[in-house]
Amino acid sequence: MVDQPELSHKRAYTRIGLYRGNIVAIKLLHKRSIDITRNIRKELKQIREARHENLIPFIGACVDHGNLCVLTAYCARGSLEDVLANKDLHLDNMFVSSLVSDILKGMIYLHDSDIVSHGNFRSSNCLVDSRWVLQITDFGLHEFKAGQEEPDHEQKELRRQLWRAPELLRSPNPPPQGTQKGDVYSFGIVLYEIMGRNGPWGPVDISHEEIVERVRNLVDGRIFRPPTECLGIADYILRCMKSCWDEDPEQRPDIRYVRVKLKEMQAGLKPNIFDNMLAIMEKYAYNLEGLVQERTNQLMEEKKKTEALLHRMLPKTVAEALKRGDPVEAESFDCVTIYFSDIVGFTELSAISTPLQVVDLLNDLYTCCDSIISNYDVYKVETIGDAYMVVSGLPLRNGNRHAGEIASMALHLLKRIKRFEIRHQTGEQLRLRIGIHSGQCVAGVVGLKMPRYCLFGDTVNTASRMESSGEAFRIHISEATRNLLDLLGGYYCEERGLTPIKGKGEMWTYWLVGEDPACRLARLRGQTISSLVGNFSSDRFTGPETPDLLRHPTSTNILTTGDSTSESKAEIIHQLHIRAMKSYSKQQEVFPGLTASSSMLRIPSCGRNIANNCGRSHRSAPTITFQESPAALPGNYV
Ligand SMILES: Nc1nc2c(ncn2[C@@H]2O[C@H](COP(=O)(O)OP(=O)(O)OP(=O)(O)O)[C@@H](O)[C@H]2O)c(=O)[nH]1
Ligand SMILES: [Mg+2]
Repeated sequence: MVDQPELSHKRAYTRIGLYRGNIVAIKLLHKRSIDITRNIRKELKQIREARHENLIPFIGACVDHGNLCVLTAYCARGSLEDVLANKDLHLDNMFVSSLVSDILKGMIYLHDSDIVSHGNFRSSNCLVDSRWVLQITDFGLHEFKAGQEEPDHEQKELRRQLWRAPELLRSPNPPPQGTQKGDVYSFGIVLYEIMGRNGPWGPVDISHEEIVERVRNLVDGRIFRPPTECLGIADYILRCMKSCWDEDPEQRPDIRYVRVKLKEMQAGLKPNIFDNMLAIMEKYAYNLEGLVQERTNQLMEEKKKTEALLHRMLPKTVAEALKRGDPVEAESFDCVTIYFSDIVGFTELSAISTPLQVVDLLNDLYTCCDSIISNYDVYKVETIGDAYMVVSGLPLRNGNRHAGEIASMALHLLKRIKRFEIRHQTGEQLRLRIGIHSGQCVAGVVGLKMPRYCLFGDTVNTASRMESSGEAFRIHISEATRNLLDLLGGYYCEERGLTPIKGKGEMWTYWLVGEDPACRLARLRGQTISSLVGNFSSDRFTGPETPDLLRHPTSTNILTTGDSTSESKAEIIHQLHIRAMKSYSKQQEVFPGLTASSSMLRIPSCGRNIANNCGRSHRSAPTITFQESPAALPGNYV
């Protein structure tokens, strides 16, 4: 055995040593030698046989002359007295009930064993191990320990008496092993200590001598016990405590019955503190998993929001490239169609409105426009005040379809804007002026801090000029766009003639006046099928018959190409097709101020277009033109 006095001073609560590789507690006996009598042998046998998880394991005893000591297992957390005195330690109900239950289990075992009773039961003789299991110590070996010359014996003895039952205090020759009823009394005091965490006698402001004296000799026939008023504990615990320290030993319950009385403390708890702690940790780990999941979801939500914001600022393909850290180089596009719109008289309207009313108006307007453009294969480039700029054909190329997508969108927007309500000026109409042009353009991301996807080239200027030289409630388009619409079919244009365009001289321009929505639907359907079977060709036009138009492409047709761009194109067209089908079905109603006919419409100035375009389409589909009123149109309708 190796003595470890230094260690004992640093962190152990008692003298400790190493025995066969284990830390053991060493209790020195203050006497020089011992005769190993029959009784002592009997005591040693009893204590060696006393094995219970709530009794300290006896390791051995040293009987060498001048070196008498008892070795027991070492409990890392010190005694219950130390634990209770540590105010940093919060002992919740689970801990308290577990400690109490451990004491009772140990005591029951002891009372049932040959040792019979403890005789010196107190909080310093309840040790707590590293796993928070309480183990009772300093029982038995009374003859072995007898005759010691303890330093400060009187002081120590006085302190021991604070837990001692009155009948034992009064006895001139109390048995060194005490009595079972005496142990129950001591348990009552320890229970008080646990509940109050203020020593064995709580806030009693008198000396230990006086306490012991008052317990020993009743004053005016009244018994003296620790004050219980300020404990604030459950009634059943208080009743049990009081019965344990009853003046009459016979009235005290035996230790088994005490356990029954305190059973309620154990409700819902596992038999020992370690299991309880494991249960808590499991619960905690489970909660933690939930918490991690919740936080991950929040993170994903935030990520989605950030991505949505990025996708609102930049085209999806560009945003994805930027996210991957790929360079986004400026790209030239052979042909795209650009839309500009502006509100005629917006400056005057702003002048008679408050800034907040203007903000509300623009917000309403753009919310409305944004919801419409989502039905088309277009990208909103920017809004500057009341100006709105949209493009189709980039960053994902879509053949010639861009002209049709912008034209259909423009007609849709115009129709909707005519019904738009200005919140602060009811009855007033927004006078939207639209210009469209198609041609070559370069697109790229500019800026690092607030990157923006911008378009460059003459096509942008011309499109803007188309808008500025147009008229309110009309869609002014260039010849280039008109030619593309001719190719696609289903769009009705009126010639405006030679129009002076600032910075460009005179240009042939047209008014886009209407469309046959079924043509776009047919186009989308044709292209959906082409793209899904891997034959995506934007220039190809398939014109199925009317009954097929409302048929959804069956999933059995789907054979993707494996190329992600083609797949995303296919997806876009597929979605557009679905939306167009829905809107086609809805368009059986006649819009106010618009002319609708279920038969073929003929507008003299665009008769050529109709003949050209609808020849490839289905003639039974309703045709809708967007004109102020039939009266405004020359010619006959059939
Ligand atoms: N950590 C630890 N501390 C112990 C152990 N045994 C005793 N102690 C500590 O040593 C202190 C003194 O113990 P003891 O020498 O038994 O003295 P006591 O318990 O106050 O008084 P008596 O038992 O009546 O002699 C206890 O209060 C504990 O803090 C042990 O096994 N482990
Ligand atoms: Mg002790």
